[in-house]
Amino acid sequence: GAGPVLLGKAVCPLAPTPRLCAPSGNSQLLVMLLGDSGVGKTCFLIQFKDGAFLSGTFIATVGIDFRNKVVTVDGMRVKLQIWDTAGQERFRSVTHAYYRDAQALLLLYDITNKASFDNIRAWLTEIHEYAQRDVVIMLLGNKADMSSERVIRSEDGETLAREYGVPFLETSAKTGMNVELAFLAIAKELKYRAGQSADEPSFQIRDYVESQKKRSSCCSFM
Ligand SMILES: Nc1nc2c(ncn2[C@@H]2O[C@H](COP(=O)(O)OP(=O)(O)OP(=O)(O)O)[C@@H](O)[C@H]2O)c(=O)[nH]1
Repeated sequence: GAGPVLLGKAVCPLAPTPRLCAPSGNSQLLVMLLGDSGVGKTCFLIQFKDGAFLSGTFIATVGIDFRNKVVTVDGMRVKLQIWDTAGQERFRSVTHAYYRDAQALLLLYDITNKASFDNIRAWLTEIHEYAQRDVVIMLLGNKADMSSERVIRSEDGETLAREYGVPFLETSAKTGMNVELAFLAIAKELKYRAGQSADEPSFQIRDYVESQKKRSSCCSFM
């Protein structure tokens, strides 16, 4: 086995301020999780990394934390470094500093929390201000397992995502629904961008996500 394929830029996660490292062959894809406090970013990352869901007490993330995971994309190993940011307003200035190094951003809201959905536009404004122009963005409506408490319809998420031209998925950090797919789609998109060859059929992340996603089984009346 070949080691992970390196697509992104090398970053120094432990540097006092975020910055790029000297090229070292140690690069990886940097993905950030963004969204209001309590939408489930930490649980989403733990579900992806460990296949586990920590229910019960909610411990807000302080500042920023990260985990690595290697995924296989079309037979190629791709190393993801995933940054879990604090959703609370008072940590924003810390997390802004990291946006520019991210190749991809997963932007989460909670389908049972209208404010978290309404704030997505503000998040996208921040992203356009601080992130790289070509950053891959995906909108995720999390907690899709909580059907009886749903206040945001799937169509509302789809409409907003279409308006901004980003792919959309409903997910559950509890059941694992579409969690891996979100990361795989990002890895595929970045691999495609890094290694386009003339004869490779063009990869469309939105088509890929649409063809692979699982829908929450409930709520056809909504
Ligand atoms: N039912 C259900 N509960 C979830 C899901 N994801 C997260 N939760 C719960 O929602 C609460 C908040 O989850 P966190 O992952 O800590 O939220 P966060 O977005 O990381 O919050 P900050 O760190 O403050 O930004 C916890 O009590 C979780 O158990 C989900 O998909 N389904």
